Amino acid sequence: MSNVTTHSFTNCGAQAVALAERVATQLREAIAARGTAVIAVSGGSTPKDFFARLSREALDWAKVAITLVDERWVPDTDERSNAKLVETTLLQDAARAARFVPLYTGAPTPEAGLAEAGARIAALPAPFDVVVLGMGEDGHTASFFPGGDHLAAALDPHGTAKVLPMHAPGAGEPRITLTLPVLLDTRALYLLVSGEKKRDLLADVRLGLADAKNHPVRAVVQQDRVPLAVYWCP
Ligand SMILES: O=C1O[C@H](COP(=O)(O)O)[C@@H](O)[C@H](O)[C@H]1O
Repeated sequence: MSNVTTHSFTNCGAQAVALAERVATQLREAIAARGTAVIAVSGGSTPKDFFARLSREALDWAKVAITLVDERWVPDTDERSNAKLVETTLLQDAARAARFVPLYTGAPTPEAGLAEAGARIAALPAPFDVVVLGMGEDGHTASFFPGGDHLAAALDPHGTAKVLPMHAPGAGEPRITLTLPVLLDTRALYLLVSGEKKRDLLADVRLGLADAKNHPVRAVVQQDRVPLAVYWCP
């Protein structure tokens, strides 16, 4: 039986609304059950509308911790910073009261910042309540890049590292990423994607036509640890 469900939308605004409503419900349920909620989100360009919608959801944001599934190792003033994206689109409106846990530490390299970033993630309650991943057209998700220098370790389902550095030809800048076991240790897992190229790539991955080394997103699609809900729009 497939572990993946796909929700397709005719426009990306509807996708953002539907996912924001779903995630907000799960955050409310987490707060009701445990007093706090933890969500890890991706960066890049795709989640902007979703973040804007989610930021306006009525819930007790002061009880929510938000972190990133991966980060480009640049200061949060840099246009490429995933933290900057979260700060300017998600940590707004009602969600301004949430606690943001960044991965970038200000250290000169991800290797130098690894212990601090790992400690920040280890201090969060586990399992996470919600993880929202994205995907690049090259098949990367989080910072699991094809050709990445720590890809095998990051995808190791039995690995014990919470975070790892990543350098890869297609990555642009050095990265830090939550590892696969951390990302799959969640009550709800989403993959937010848009465009026909990504839809077709995901179809190949689901059919087993793409391998995890060249299309690392396969590691979250072909796993049986947690159901994956794909939200797609054109
Ligand atoms: O570099 C990154 O890219 C992916 C996909 O980004 P998009 O611009 O194609 O939406 C993103 O999921 C990841 O968090 C980010 O660091």
